[in-house]
Amino acid sequence: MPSAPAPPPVLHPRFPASSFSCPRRTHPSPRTRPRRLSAAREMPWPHVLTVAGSDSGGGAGIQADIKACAALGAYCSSVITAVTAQNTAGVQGVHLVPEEFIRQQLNSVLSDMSVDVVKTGMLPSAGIVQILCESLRKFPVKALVVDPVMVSTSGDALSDPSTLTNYRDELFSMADIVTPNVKEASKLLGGIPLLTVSDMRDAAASIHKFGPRYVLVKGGDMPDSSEAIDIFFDGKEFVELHGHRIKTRNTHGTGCTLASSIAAELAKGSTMLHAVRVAKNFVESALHHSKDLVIGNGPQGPFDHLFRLKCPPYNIGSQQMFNPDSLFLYAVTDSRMNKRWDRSIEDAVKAAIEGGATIVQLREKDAESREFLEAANACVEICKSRGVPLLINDRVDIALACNADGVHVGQSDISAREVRELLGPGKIIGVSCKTPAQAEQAWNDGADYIGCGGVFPTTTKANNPTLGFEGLKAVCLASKLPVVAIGGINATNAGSVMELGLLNLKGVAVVSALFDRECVMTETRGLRSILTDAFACFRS
Ligand SMILES: Nc1ncnc2c1ncn2[C@@H]1O[C@H](COP(=O)(O)OP(=O)(O)OP(=O)(O)O)[C@@H](O)[C@H]1O
Ligand SMILES: Cc1ncc(CO)c(N)n1
Ligand SMILES: [Mg+2]
Repeated sequence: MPSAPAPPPVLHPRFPASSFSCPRRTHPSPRTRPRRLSAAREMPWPHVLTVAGSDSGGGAGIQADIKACAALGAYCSSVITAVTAQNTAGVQGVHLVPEEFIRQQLNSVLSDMSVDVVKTGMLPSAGIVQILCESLRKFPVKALVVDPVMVSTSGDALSDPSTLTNYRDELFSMADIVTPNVKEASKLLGGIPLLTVSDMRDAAASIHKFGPRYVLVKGGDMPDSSEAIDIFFDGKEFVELHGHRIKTRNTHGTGCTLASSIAAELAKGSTMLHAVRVAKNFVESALHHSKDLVIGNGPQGPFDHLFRLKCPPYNIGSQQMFNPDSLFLYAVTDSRMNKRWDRSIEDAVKAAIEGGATIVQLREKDAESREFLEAANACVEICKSRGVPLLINDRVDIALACNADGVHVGQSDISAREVRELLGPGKIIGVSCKTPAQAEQAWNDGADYIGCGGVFPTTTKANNPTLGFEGLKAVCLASKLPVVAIGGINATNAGSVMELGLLNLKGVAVVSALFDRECVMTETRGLRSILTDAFACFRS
């Protein structure tokens, strides 16, 4: 029997019938476009663009990316590179989207929307990698997460071997992090076997030479053990990330989920190591909560990215490490003020925490070292017992001696890069920045946050130029790191700073308005409530 003629394609009425494409319309970036709403009313939404393939089974690829971003509070747009016929048994077919149509999707999203982070998954041909690189040069974003998807855990090939060269030579040098699994790491390095954690370290170091800022070699597919170990490498130091290995068949899409969770955390303002830790923890928790689900009949099932909806409280898997939200109300002590009000550093710190300070910095410009260390030791205990991070201004020696949570440095102190070398990867490092260039340098040096100011005139620092809101905005928009505003901030003006609605502005740092006052606790409490109201107002 002759087959029936194919029905005409159903086109959107606006599109010309001869083509599936509509003429390209570009829009100015929302950052340069006049705002329709007042800044205080515009609700920021961290934005990840995933450039990846569709998994018909719904567990990996684009589908995993969108679910992971949604679960972690980021918006996810998607450029689809390929459509796979895939289920819990493996990959039955791959259909590539035409390269020019991928370029068109990239243009549509990147020319219109303010994308914070691009995450890549399946890039099945060398041409697609090239097109992506061109688009990223045209529309730079804050961070690029490259999951070099080549082989699925089921062992099926997901990209043409010819893409290897483009990955290594073009895309990796633009990437902030690349996240190969052990099979992919082996392929990238010419097929060397990776059998041990030590092999994974060597592979991370070799892949780092291709140009990414960070490398994460994932150990999900390593032979049986009670732990799932990933290796993080920043070019100098390795961090072994240990997680519980969940005994389950439902591990399809762990890699895609991990990379898009990293992207979501970066879009929210996290530092890289923090983002990776949160992402790994998220995957582990999702696997744990989904371990007995049954979807499909094959050997590898999907898991539930939205498990948190079913099991409040919603903070499962939260970690005790640097959380940019802790910058919300940053109390900075001042020795002269303590002397003026006849209070010890310890009493000042206790009162600030009692009033609601979320992080504390000891800034003792003219204290004797021994006396300072004694006070710092006491403050470490006070802060630890109350779950508030304690940083030391400038004095790396004191921070090391009292095992503080980190150090804050200014532009004329030793550089964040040197502080990182001395303190190691697990400590918090903040840098005072007045310009976008300094913010960029802080990111390159491996800092965790920047302090930006003086926003208003201040008496605490002599000869300190005032940036105003415009200066603060310029630095926030350029900064890849979370920002805390500082300089002359008090109960009268703190609300207006938060109401600027800048996405990575996480809080305010205050000296005089807390410590040059009779009752530190009352002042801190008052300021905390003002900040909470202002924050709620711009989020609503
Ligand atoms: N059974 C498990 N229990 C806990 N964590 C796991 C398990 N399997 C994988 N992981 C973690 O999931 C993340 C992704 O690693 P994996 O090596 O599975 O990536 P992948 O092979 O690229 O994933 P896929 O191809 O299935 O999307 C890593 O952090 C890894 O440690
Ligand atoms: C579409 C797609 N992307 C990535 C992976 C890797 O898990 C997969 N299995 N399918
Ligand atoms: Mg895997």
